[in-house]
Amino acid sequence: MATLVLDHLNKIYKPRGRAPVKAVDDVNLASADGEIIGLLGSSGCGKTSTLRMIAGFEDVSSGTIRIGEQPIQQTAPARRGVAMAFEGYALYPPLKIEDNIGFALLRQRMPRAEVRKRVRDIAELLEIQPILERYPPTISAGQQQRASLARALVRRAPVSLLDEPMSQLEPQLRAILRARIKDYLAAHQMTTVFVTHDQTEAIALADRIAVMEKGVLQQFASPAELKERPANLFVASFIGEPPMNVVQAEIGTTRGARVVQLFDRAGEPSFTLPIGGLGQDQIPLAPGKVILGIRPHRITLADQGLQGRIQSNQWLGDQTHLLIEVNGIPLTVVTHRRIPGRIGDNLAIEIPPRALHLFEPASGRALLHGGDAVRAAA
Ligand SMILES: Nc1ncnc2c1ncn2[C@@H]1O[C@H](COP(=O)(O)OP(=O)(O)OP(=O)(O)O)[C@@H](O)[C@H]1O
Repeated sequence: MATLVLDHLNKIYKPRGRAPVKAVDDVNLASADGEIIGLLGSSGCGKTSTLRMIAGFEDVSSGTIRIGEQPIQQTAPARRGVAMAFEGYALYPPLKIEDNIGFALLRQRMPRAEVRKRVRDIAELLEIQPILERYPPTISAGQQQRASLARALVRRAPVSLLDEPMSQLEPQLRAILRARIKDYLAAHQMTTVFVTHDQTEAIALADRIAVMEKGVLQQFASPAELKERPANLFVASFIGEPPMNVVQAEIGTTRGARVVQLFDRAGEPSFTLPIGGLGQDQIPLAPGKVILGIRPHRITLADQGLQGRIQSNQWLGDQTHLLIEVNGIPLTVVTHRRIPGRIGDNLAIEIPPRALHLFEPASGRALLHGGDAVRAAA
C-alpha cells in the first residue's frame, strides 16, 4: 500500500513526420493509501498513456510521479513497486499459466509453497484454476486476460495498474469478478489505478473516478459526487445512464419571481421553471443564457404539471425509459414503475428544483447544482 501522486503530468508524443500529440495535459491527482481509482474516458483521451507513464513504459514529457514520497519517473519499471495487467496480456508463451502468475513472486525469493498457495488463491478468485497447467497460446482471450490480471494482483505491489482488466469477459462474469476483485483490493489495501471506458465498471469498482477528456482531467471525485455535482457539462453528460437532458435556457424574471426559461431546438421560447429558492442568497445566477441539465431519474410523473406527449416508452424489466416532448423539448425520463402510455398519449411531468444543474454556456463550467441549493436552503 502506498500513495500515488501525479503532479503536473504531461505526455506529448512526437511522431515522425506528423504533428505532436498532447496525450496527457497537466494532470494532477493524488490517491489515498489503498484507494481504488478508475481512469474513465472515451477512446483516445489519454488513459493508457497515463497508466504507462506510471508503470514506466512511456517516458514522462514533464511533471512528477511519486509513490509515497519518492519521485519514480527516473526509476526502472521493475524497481518502481508497480504491478501492471496489460490490455494485451503480455504473458510469457513458454511458461505455464501457474508459472506466469507466480513468476514475480519467485523472483522476489518468496518460498515456493507460499507462491503456490497465493497463485492457487488468486486463480480461484478469478476462476482460472482449470487452466493453471496450460500454456498461454492454448487458452482463450478471456482466460489470458484473467491470467494477466492474476499475475498483477498476486504480487500485492504498492501500486497496481490494470488496463481495461475485464474487457474480454462476458457481462455476467465481469460483474461477479468485479465484486471479488474489489474485496481483494480492499482486504490487502492495494492502491490501484484501473483504466476503463465503461462507466458501470468504474462506478462499481472505484472509490474515486478520474474522468479524462482530450488529455485533460475533468474531475476526480466519488461516483456519487460525479452524479450530484458534476464540475462541468462534459462530466455531466458523460456520467449517468441514460445521459442527462441538456437544454438551452436563460435566467430571467417573471412577475417578480426568478425563473429559468427553456428554449426548444429551433431556439424558440418553450416553458419556464421556477427557481426562486435556488442560489437566492449566493446570487451566483446573473440573468442571462445558461445551459440547463436535468437528470432523467430526477424528473417525476405527476397528475398535474407540465403537459407532455410520449414519444417512446420502453420497459427494461426493472425501469421504464420514456421520451416525453414538452412544448417542443424532448426529455428523457426514467421511472421504476411500468407506465401504460402509448406513443402520442399525454403525460404530465414535474421537474423539481433539485433536478436542475446550470452550466455556463461558453466554458461548460457548473454554476449551480439544484440539490446543493435545496439542501442549503433547508
Ligand atoms: N505512440 C504514440 N504515438 C503518437 N500518438 C500516440 C501514441 N500513443 C498514443 N497516442 C495518441 O495519444 C492520445 C491518447 O492515447 P491513449 O492510448 O493514451 O488514449 P486512451 O484513452 O487510452 O484510448 P483507448 O481507450 O482507445 O485505449 C491519442 O490521440 C493517441 O492517438
